[in-house]
Amino acid sequence: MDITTEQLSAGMQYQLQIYFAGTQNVKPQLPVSFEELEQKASEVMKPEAFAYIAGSAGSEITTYNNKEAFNHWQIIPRMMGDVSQRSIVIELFGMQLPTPVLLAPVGVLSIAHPEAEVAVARAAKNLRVPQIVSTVSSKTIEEIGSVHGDHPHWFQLYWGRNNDFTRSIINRAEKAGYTAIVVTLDTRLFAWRERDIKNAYLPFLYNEGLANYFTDPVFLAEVGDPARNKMETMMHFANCFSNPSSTWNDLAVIRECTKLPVIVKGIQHANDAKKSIDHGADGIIVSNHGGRQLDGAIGAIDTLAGICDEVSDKTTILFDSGIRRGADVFKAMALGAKAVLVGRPYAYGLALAGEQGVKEVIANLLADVDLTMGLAGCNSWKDVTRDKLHHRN
Ligand SMILES: Cc1cc2nc3c(=O)[nH]c(=O)nc-3n(C[C@H](O)[C@H](O)[C@H](O)COP(=O)(O)O)c2cc1C
Ligand SMILES: CCCCC(=O)C(=O)O
Repeated sequence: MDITTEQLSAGMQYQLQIYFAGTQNVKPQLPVSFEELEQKASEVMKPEAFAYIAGSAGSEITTYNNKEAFNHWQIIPRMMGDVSQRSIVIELFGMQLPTPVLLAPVGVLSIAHPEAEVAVARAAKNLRVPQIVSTVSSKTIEEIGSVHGDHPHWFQLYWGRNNDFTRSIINRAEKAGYTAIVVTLDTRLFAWRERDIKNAYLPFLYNEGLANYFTDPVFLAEVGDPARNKMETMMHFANCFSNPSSTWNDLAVIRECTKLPVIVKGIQHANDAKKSIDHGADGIIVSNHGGRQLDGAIGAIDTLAGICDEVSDKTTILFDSGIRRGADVFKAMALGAKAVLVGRPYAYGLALAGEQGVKEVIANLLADVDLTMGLAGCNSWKDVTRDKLHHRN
C-alpha cells in the first residue's frame, strides 16, 4: 500500500521533504539548531548589532538559567496511543490559532535586516503565526499592520510618563488593526548590559527603533523636528518610553484607553500575577525578557508552575524566555501556558535570510512541536498535562 501524504503528520511531511531534497544535494538554507543559528548570525551581522540581540543583563546568568531550567523538567513519554490525528491548534482570547507559537515583540529589527518587522510580518502571515509588534519597532505600526490585514497581530506598549503619547499610540494600533495590547512591565529601567556598554552601542541613538515616535502627532508636537536637537529628542523619547515611578493603580490609564485585551508581560511571581488580574489585565506573559533585564534571576520556566497553580483559572497565561525547540514548547504548555513567544531565534533567521529566514526558523520549530507532541503520546494540548513531566530536583 502506498503511503499518502495525508497519512503523514505535518511534522513528518516537513522533515521528509528536507531529507528528499538532500537526495538532490539541496540542504536547508539555515542551521537547524539554535546554537549554530546564533553562531552563523554572529558571522554575518555587524558585531555591535549581534551583541545587542544576543546579549543579556550583567553576567548573562539569567539567560543561562533560562536554558538550564528547561532541564529541570523532563518529559515522560507514553506509548501505543493512536497519535496519527494530532493537532497543535490552540484557542486564545476567543481566537483559534493553528499553532501555540507567537513572535515575541523584538524592537529595533533594522539592525538585523533592512526590511525589519515588515519582513517578519510577511513570514508570520504566511505561517499563520501572530506577530507582537514592539513600540520600538524600526517600521511604523501602520506599515507592519497593513501587511497583516485580517491576520492577527498584537501591539506591545512601552509605557512611559506621557499619558497623551500612550493614548495616541494605542489609538494608532487600534486603527491599524492590532487586536491586543501587551504592556511590558520589566523594562521600566534599562538594564546594565555589559556587551552594549563595552561597545558603547545603543541603537536608539542611531535612530533605530524610533519610527513610531517620529510619526506620532503627540511626540512631534512636543519635539518639533526630531533632527533639530538630538539631546532634547532623546529626553522626550526617554519620557515616553518608561516610567519607573508607575505602580499597579496606574494600569487603569491603559485599561481606560482601550477595549482590546490587555496582557501584561514580564510576570515572575504569583502575587504579581494576582495584582495584574485585580487591576484589569486580561492575560499575563510569564517572562524575564529573555534574561535581558535582571541579572541573577531565576530561570523563567521555573516560575511558571507556581503562577499557573495560583491563577490559571482566572486568566490566560503565556510564556517566553528560552524557547528554542519543540520540547521547550511542550514543557511550557504542560506546566499550564496557553501559548508561547519566541524572540531571538527569529531575529537570527531575519538577519541571515530576511523573510525566508524567519519562515524557516519558525517552520522548523513548528514541525518539532508537532513531532514532540506525538512522540510523547499526545494528540492535542488537552493531553499535554503536568503528569507528562518529571521535576528533576
Ligand atoms: C533584540 C531584542 C529586542 C527586544 N525588544 C523588546 C521589545 O521591544 N519589547 C518587549 O516587550 N520585549 C522585547 N524583547 C524581549 C522579547 O519580547 C522576549 O521577551 C525575549 O526575547 C524572549 O526570550 P528569547 O529571546 O530567549 O526567546 C526583546 C528581545 C530581544 C532579543
Ligand atoms: C530599551 C529596550 C528596548 C528594546 C528591548 O526591550 C530590549 O532590547 O530588550
